[in-house]
Amino acid sequence: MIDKVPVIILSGFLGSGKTTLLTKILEYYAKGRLRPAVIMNEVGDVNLDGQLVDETIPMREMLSGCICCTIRGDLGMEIRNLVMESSPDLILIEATGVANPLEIFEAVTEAALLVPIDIRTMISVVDAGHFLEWRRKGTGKTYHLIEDQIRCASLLLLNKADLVSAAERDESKRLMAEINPKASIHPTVHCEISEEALNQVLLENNRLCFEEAQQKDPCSHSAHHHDNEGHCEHHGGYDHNHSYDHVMVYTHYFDRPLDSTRFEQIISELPDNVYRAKGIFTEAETGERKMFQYAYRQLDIFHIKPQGSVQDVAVFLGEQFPKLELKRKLEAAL
Ligand SMILES: Nc1nc2c(ncn2[C@@H]2O[C@H](COP(=O)(O)OP(=O)(O)OP(=O)(O)O)[C@@H](O)[C@H]2O)c(=O)[nH]1
Repeated sequence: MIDKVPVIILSGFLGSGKTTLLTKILEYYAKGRLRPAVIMNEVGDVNLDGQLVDETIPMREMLSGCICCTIRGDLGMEIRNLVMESSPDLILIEATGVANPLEIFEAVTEAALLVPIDIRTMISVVDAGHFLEWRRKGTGKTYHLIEDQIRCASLLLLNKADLVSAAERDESKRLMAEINPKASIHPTVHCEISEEALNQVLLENNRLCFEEAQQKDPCSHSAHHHDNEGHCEHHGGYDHNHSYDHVMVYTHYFDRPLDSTRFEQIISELPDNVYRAKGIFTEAETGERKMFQYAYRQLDIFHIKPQGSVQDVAVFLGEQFPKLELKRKLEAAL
C-alpha cells in the first residue's frame, strides 16, 4: 500500500498571518527533521510571500487565481509534481486570503484522485481586530467568508492579539467559539503557538470540522452568488460567482527606486477598502531593496535580499478602490 502524504491547509483572510504561521510551522518541522513541501497560492500575479520561505524548501507557486475556483484544475497536477520531484513528508498549502475553505477542501479532495494524499487538517488564522470590526457590521461577502474560514478549521489562531485590548480578545474568542465550538482557539502574537498545540493538531486527523461544516451549509454564504431573487446557486461549477469576485487586485511594477517617505505617506493614506498590500521596492536614499507588508492599516517595512531575480513591484488587494488614482500617486513617488 502506498503511504499517503498528509496535507495541511492554512486558511484565513488577507493579511491575517498565514505566511507568518507557515514560517513557524516550517521551523518546527526543521527541528523534527521532517521534510515539508509548500504550495503557495496568490490571487495576484507575483508571489512575494515565497521570499519569506527558506529556498531549500520545495515549493510550487500558483499565481493569478484561486485554487478553490479559477485555477482549481491545476492543483492536482502541482501536488503530483511536488510529490514526484521531492517526496515530501507532508505538504502545507497556503490558500489565498479570499479562498472559500469548503471549496479548497473539495479541490484537495479532487487532487487526491490523482496523487496519494490525505487531508489532515485545516488551520485558520483570524486577525482579532479585523474580525471584530467585520462582526460588528455583520454583513457582506467578506464577513461571511471569514465566518466560513472559522467554521471549517480544527485549529484557530486568534492572531494579532497585541493589537486589541484584553476585553476585545476575549470577545473575539467567545464569538469564534460560537461559530465553531469544536476547534481549539489560541490567542497568538505573530502566530506564536505552543509546540504542544501544533503537535496535537498536526498529528491527529482533524478533517471532521470541515466535513461537518459542509453538511451543515452545503451552499455556503461566501462561496456562492445569490441572484436578485435570493436563490442560491448550487455547487458544481467553480468558474463563476466566487467569493473572490468581489476582491480587486492591482499590481504596479516600479522601474526606478522610490522615495520611501513619499511611499509611506501613500500607504498611510490608502482607503479602508484596500485590505492588503505588499511588495518589494528599492529605496532611493540607500539603494537597498525593501519589502513592505500592509494589512489592516498596519505597515511593516524591512530590508530583504530577494531570492532569485524579483522585479520591484507592489500588489494591492481590496474592494472597488480607485486604481488609477493609486497608479498616479505611485508614479509620482519614483
Ligand atoms: N502586530 C502584529 N502583526 C502581525 C501579527 N502576525 C502577523 N503580522 C503582520 O501582518 C502582516 C501580514 O502577515 P502575513 O503572515 O503575510 O499574512 P497572510 O495571511 O499571509 O496575508 P496574505 O498574503 O494577504 O494572505 C505582516 O506584516 C506580518 O508581520 C501579529 O500577531 N501582530
